[in-house]
Amino acid sequence: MTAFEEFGVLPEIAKAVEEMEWTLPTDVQSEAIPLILGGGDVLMAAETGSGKTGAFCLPILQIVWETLRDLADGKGKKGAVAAAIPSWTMSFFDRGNALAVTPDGLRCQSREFKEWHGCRATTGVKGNGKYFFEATVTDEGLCRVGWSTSEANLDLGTDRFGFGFGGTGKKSNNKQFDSYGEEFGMNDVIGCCLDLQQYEIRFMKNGKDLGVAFSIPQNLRNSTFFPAVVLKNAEMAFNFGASTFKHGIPSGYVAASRVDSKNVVQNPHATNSGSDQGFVPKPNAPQAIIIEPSRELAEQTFNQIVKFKKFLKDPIVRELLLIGGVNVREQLSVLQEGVDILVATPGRLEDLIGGGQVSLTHCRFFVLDEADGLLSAGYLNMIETLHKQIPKITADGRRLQMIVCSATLHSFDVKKMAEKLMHFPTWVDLKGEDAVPETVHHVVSLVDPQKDLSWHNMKRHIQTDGVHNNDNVRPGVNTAETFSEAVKMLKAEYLIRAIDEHQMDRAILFCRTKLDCDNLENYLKQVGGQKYSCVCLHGDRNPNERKKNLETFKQSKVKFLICTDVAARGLDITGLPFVVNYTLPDEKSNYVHRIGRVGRAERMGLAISLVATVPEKVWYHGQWCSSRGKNCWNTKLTDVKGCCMWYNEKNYLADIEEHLNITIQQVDKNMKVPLNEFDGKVVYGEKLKNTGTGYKDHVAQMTNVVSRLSDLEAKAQTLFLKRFL
Ligand SMILES: Nc1ncnc2c1ncn2[C@@H]1O[C@H](COP(=O)(O)OP(=O)(O)OP(=O)(O)O)[C@@H](O)[C@H]1O
Repeated sequence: MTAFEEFGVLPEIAKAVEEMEWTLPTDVQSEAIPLILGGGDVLMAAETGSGKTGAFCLPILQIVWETLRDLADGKGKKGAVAAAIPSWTMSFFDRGNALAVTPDGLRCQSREFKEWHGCRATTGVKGNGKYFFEATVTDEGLCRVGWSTSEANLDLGTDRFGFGFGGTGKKSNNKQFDSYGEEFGMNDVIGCCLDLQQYEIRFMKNGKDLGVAFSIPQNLRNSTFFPAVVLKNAEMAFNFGASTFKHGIPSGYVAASRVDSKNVVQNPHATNSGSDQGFVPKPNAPQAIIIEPSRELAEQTFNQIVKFKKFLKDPIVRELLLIGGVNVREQLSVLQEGVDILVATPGRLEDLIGGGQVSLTHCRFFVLDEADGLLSAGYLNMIETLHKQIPKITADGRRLQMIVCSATLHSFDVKKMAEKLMHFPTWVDLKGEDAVPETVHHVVSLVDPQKDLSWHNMKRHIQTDGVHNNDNVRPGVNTAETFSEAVKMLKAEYLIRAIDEHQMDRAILFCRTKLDCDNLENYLKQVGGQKYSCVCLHGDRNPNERKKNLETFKQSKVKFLICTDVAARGLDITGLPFVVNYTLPDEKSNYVHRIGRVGRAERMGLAISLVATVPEKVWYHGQWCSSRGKNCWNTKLTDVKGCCMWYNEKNYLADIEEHLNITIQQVDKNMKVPLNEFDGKVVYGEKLKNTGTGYKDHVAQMTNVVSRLSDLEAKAQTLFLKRFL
């Protein structure tokens, strides 16, 4: 039995990861996989490169496959759910989106404390009988319970079709809230009496009759009435007659669930897929939706799922990559055939849900990868909107599971979102605040144009971004603008020096803007040919070029990938040895994400950041820039509606060091990394040798120590025994 099977992973999936040479689960996988298999919501924060993708993909794939298998075997919980769910329950579907119904359909809970969320029963009554059910307050909070027709809205009592009695002691109909009975709360039992002979509604509190609350108007006397409830951060349990009533049933009344079938009507709102009883698949209704911040990351996660499912047959799990820049018609045709797991970027997903091509009715896994990145990109509203539309209890009675992960979770926004959307989530927090994995050496090289005057007489230099085209910048004119232009010129030379010093054959080079990427690409090709072969990855390149360039780099057909932060998050390039921050990111957590592209899966990596000691004037095309930067030469500053700002890397470096609570080692302009305890053993891009990181190295390293110990043990025992001879 493999290590993965030991904590519940299917043998078929364990076999697939074994083929990927995943012998042992990483720490975050060991923690998160059992939790997700167990049905919980999970927030996971672990170092970059620690295996979070597998931590959520493996259990999701397993549960989706098991659901499909049970369905295929006819066990699809349809029978089981039908048996477990009596005919009279509260509906999984005719309810507010923040109200949960337990799998047995007999308890409703809403944790929303600002809004009311209601629910109606799957079945209602009509005719000329007297009908009764009980509702018990099982958790503090505000509630109203009673009867409503199918025309009523779910906020019981706020229209003329609903008749409620609330914990405040008031009765409610047609937005009228009038004094009626006594207040009620925790553990109180409310009897709801519908008399269609006298056309009256009355309530009981703990067996005490509170008198007639409503006379049913003429135009509703032939309607069907459904048990209904509306809650605000409260919970109620229902008994329609399947068990003994706590305070008996008033004489002449019949328990709702025992009403003659000719007077029983199914709730028309109570089904979503034609049946409230059980999980009936719909082709365009995936069971799992995984949202990734970038196309590359979505593709990477998608490809992992394809590998993980290799040995899963009968049934086959169907996955779809839903990203922009790809022909949507192909995606739509796959959707129509049927999709079980959707890996998507936000834009395209929102389009297809809005257009009805993707249905959320069967979603049981809602996954946000690189969650802080999604929120900082402004997708909170979209996430909340989608979450609201997803049933919180699936048709086969399981609760929606929300999985949130990232290398940095300790942002206020992520915590606030988790409290609002997740159901008692378990935090798998394996690293606390941001930290840089030990497998990453990261250093800083200061670029100081006031000390390094080599820019005065450069025979060749990089094409700069043009910010100072109208400034008088030249050696001898010691202005901020001149030093800023000098920084732009020097950085390219420092980069070349770093590449040569460390004989970099594979590195990601992070630039701040797309223009910087383009200029650097041109410069490296101009000065180095194949020696500095490179491709670009940023938003202005078309999707096919982005995909081709990433593959070209992954296949080591070029040495350098020049990109913006779009690729910082989550890209996994096996064995990447080097990263260079041509410019520091202004968002400190992006520093962790960027350098986390190296040092993954226990391989060593080196990250070098070029940090200007003087402010550099750079482009910043805010929302006021009509061309969004295209052919914009407005070099005024942003505070006067210009498109430039002064970028102070020294400040950003200080922020990063404070955030990580470390002082980052500095190297001189020759880029030599000072010797340290690892030296001599580190080949960047490979696992650390002879230091016990690999399991087998550990045994080899311990052998001579153990043999010396056993010799000592033998000597000690011999000496001890000689005392008695
Ligand atoms: N159990 C494992 N054993 C060996 N290698 C693994 C294991 N789990 C994941 N990996 C490898 O580790 C690398 C990083 O995995 P992954 O991309 O899931 O990390 P991550 O935590 O998602 O990183 P990031 O925070 O950058 O998104 C991948 O190459 C993956 O194949």
